[in-house]
Amino acid sequence: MNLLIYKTQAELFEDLIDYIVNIANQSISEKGCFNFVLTGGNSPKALYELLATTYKDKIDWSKVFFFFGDERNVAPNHESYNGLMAKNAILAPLNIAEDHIFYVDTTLEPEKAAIEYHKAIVNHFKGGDLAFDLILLGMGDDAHTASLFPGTKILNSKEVEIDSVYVDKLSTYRISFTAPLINKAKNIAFLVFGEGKANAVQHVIEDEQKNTNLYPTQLINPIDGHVTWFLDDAAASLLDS
Ligand SMILES: O=C1O[C@H](COP(=O)(O)O)[C@@H](O)[C@H](O)[C@H]1O
Repeated sequence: MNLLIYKTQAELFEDLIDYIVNIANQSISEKGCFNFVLTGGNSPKALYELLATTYKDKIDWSKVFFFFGDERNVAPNHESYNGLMAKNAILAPLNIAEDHIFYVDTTLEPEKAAIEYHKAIVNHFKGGDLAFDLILLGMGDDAHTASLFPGTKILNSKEVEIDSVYVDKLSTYRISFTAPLINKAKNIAFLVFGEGKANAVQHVIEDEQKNTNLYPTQLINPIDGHVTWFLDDAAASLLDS
């Protein structure tokens, strides 16, 4: 695990963008494309906007395929739909072709949406190993990542798949990559900033005795890949230094 801690969000974003650009260009030169899984929530919006403006010439975007590690069970035009945030912040500004974007179809029932999303991904990988080049993840104050929330059934999944999950505390369904699918990635990057995340960061990174039911992000441990944490000082403030 690689732990990177920055004084400011600006420095964090600059380094994270460098990291994304390097992995993207390496993947494109090795196999002609870059399979990039986006995270939702609020934290990545400014990052996506920077990628689509200041840094837009650093990657050949026509060779990038975009996916979502999780989705909220709301209509695609709802302000909470992760795909809409990404569409506005990065996908539309870069004119990404529709057939390079894998949205979760939330017009379907959650279980069906998960099955269809899984099928689309298996199809994209032509039946091969579902190993994404880069999965970008956030983490909530409650240590959830993607839509792997504390105390939910999906945490027990041993399947490399997309699943639907009912999140009691939100009274809603989510559609999410399972931990085994995330752990197949070649690279995983956590983007986490702000004081509100400090307690979760400390438990996820430093607890010797894991409690994945309470801190689901502890499930993330790539099989062959690399995991890098991009934190600001506030999010890292409770870590032993
Ligand atoms: O609900 C979600 O929350 C997490 C964390 O989001 P943030 O707003 O605290 O940055 C996010 O990673 C996930 O994709 C999203 O659906």
